[in-house]
Amino acid sequence: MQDPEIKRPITDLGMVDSVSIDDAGVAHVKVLLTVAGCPLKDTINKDTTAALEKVDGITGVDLELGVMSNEQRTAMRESLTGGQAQREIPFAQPGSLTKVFAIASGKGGVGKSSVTVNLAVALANQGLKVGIVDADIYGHSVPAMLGVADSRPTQVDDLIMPVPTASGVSVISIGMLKPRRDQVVAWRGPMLDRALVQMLSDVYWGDLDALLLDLPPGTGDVAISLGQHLPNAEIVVVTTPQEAAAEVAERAGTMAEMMHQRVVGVVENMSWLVLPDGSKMEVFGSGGGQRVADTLSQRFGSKVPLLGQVPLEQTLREAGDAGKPIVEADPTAESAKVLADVARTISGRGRGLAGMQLGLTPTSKL
Ligand SMILES: Nc1ncnc2c1ncn2[C@@H]1O[C@H](COP(=O)(O)OP(=O)(O)OP(=O)(O)O)[C@@H](O)[C@H]1O
Repeated sequence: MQDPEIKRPITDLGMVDSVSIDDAGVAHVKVLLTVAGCPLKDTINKDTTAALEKVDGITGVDLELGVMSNEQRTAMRESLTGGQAQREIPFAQPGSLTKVFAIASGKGGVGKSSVTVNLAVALANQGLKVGIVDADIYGHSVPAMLGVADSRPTQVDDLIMPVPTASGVSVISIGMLKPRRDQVVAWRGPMLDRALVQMLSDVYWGDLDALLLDLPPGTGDVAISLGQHLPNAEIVVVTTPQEAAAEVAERAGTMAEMMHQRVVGVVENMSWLVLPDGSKMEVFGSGGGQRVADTLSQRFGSKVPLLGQVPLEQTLREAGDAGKPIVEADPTAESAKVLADVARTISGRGRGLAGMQLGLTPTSKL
């Protein structure tokens, strides 16, 4: 049985304080929570009881929940971080196996957060361990789209646990780092940089296969920080058919150059609306995504593919509002199929590799 936040067996974490089985076959177990008022107390209770009930010969479960002492908590924290004061960003280490994707857009409201959560859940559905860092200082809509709008992360000493979601991905949002939720914070350069580093290095992510970052629209301080801290990130650009291609490509390209990162491809969102008679209405015009991809390809001298075109669908919006992304709520929806395909392409598990960039592409290092 794993801890829902740390995703390691509770026995490894020193959370099982005592176990005894009496003559009647009843298991008496004391489990220590990392912090009092642990938000996942009920899950731990339920999962532990269920795990014990499956054991042959166990006739009943008597579970007591306690709380770790300061010493026990520190010991657990040290075992998780290998005893180091955790200041390094694990994803920036040379041997890191985590693929990092930064989801960027030229302006707000184009569906960047929707694309981020759906790609993350689609990657998790492929069996990958996935985390999301919501660094969108203007929106932070990611937690709501994953049904954890009201969650605050559990903290074990100075180690922050990412918030687990029903969709299987873990999330940390810049909004969760504010002392009070209703507080308005004007995030500026150094503070923003500190928040980003905190979300990357003070959060116990464990071994992730993929980390997605929802960036604020446009270029700016977060992009600069990201370039310094995560030089191996790959950029996915989200645009609509309507946006001025040159402008989006200019911004995304400049950002990629600033960050020494490559653009893995373009996702066009809100491409069309399917009318009841089956015809497509191109509400926001057409061709924007392809134009951005072409402009970026020219700029970098290597192919930046259009990864997919996501139609406008009422169910996508409703699923986001309900906290269950469309790839999970209705995998048969056209938008869900396109987003699942994009996820396969960027993870390298695509059906075909046509249009995918493999290996290195030139960036500003040229
Ligand atoms: N393909 C789509 N079909 C229907 N609704 C969509 C689609 N894409 C996004 N939306 C809706 O549009 C709104 C804006 O989307 P979203 O929050 O993902 O954009 P964003 O670019 O992250 O915006 P911001 O950066 O301003 O938060 C949301 O209500 C979302 O549900």
